[in-house]
Amino acid sequence: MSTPLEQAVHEALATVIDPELRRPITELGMVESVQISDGGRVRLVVLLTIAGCPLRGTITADAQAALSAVPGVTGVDVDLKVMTQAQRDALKEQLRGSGGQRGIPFNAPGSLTRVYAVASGKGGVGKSSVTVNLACALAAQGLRVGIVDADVYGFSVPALMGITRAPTRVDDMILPPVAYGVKVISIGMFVTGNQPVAWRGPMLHRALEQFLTDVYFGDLDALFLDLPPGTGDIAISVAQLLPKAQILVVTTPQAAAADVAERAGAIATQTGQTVAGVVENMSYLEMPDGGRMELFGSGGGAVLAERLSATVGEDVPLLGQIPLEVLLREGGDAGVPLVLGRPETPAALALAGIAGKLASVPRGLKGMPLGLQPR
Ligand SMILES: Nc1ncnc2c1ncn2[C@@H]1O[C@H](COP(=O)(O)OP(=O)(O)OP(=O)(O)O)[C@@H](O)[C@H]1O
Repeated sequence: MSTPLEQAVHEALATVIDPELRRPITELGMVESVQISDGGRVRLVVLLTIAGCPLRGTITADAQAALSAVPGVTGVDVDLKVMTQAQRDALKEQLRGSGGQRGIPFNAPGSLTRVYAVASGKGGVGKSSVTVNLACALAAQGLRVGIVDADVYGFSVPALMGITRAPTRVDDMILPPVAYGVKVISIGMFVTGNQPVAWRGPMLHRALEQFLTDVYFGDLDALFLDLPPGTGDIAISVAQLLPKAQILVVTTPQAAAADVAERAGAIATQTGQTVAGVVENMSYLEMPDGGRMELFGSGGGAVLAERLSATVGEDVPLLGQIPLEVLLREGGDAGVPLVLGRPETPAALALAGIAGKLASVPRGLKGMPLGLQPR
């Protein structure tokens, strides 16, 4: 029988969340022991997944704070140790599921994660900015969200999310850094400095496959893949590796941009994927007098949605139009996405509206086997 104090201490510990795995440390086998002295001093031994875990300071501080708040606790000592190989193996099995079978979890028959491959025809239309803002808007609503920055030649997601930390490796399992509640993995985290990546098709395919297999995302509601512009190797790889991924096409209102973007969306007809919708970015600039200056013309998003609907034979909606906004660019430079930093701006409201439309679709059963057996 545990005393009320012991019970309160255990309840407090269950609120300490591992920053990378996003689960209580008590569920992850990370609490080796808890001792409470007669005077109410708590001695906690935490097992880290790896030596030199970059988040040991956060875990220690969070445990200190949670335990210190328990009435009757007079002091807290946190000791850190490292898991043995057997403990690590048990943790990996717990996270990945038993059976040791490795694969892309988002393709598992029971996976309800909605996967969005964010594509554009041309570069620089705001695909990465849209990706991070949509992901953060959904995470702010309480959804579990991940981003794979698959834009191998122009990876920019870590900077847009203010992430400078490398992922943690637990043997062959990669734990993605988390920013604003979003788990992020990028090719940019595996190259040193600002070196250009000059990989060819098969290597890109392998890198993406490894991201999707080895990175532990846990159960996500939504996964965004920020694709390189165009209809290149990665788009084909995504279709092969994640056949359930829906394509989200970002374009500007310019007719020429919409033409190129149509090719990025129309790839769905060859790969059997669906197109979730079109996002028009840089739609207009709001002038001080309240007027709108259409810097890049108008109507490109609507035309593209219409044409894609005809091409893929399914209704492809125009999900929203995002105005030009200096603060969006500044937020990107500062690593604070606009929807979080300046949610009241028209561009942030447009992005939040698009996220709301994505969130309102029930967790995807589309493409899932129904599990029907012939009688
Ligand atoms: N609505 C907007 N208002 C103002 N600036 C924007 C807007 N959308 C994007 N930008 C800016 O435009 C530039 C390009 O955006 P971003 O990097 O998101 O595009 P991209 O399509 O992902 O580019 P690429 O795929 O070529 O890397 C960035 O400097 C970004 O801050």
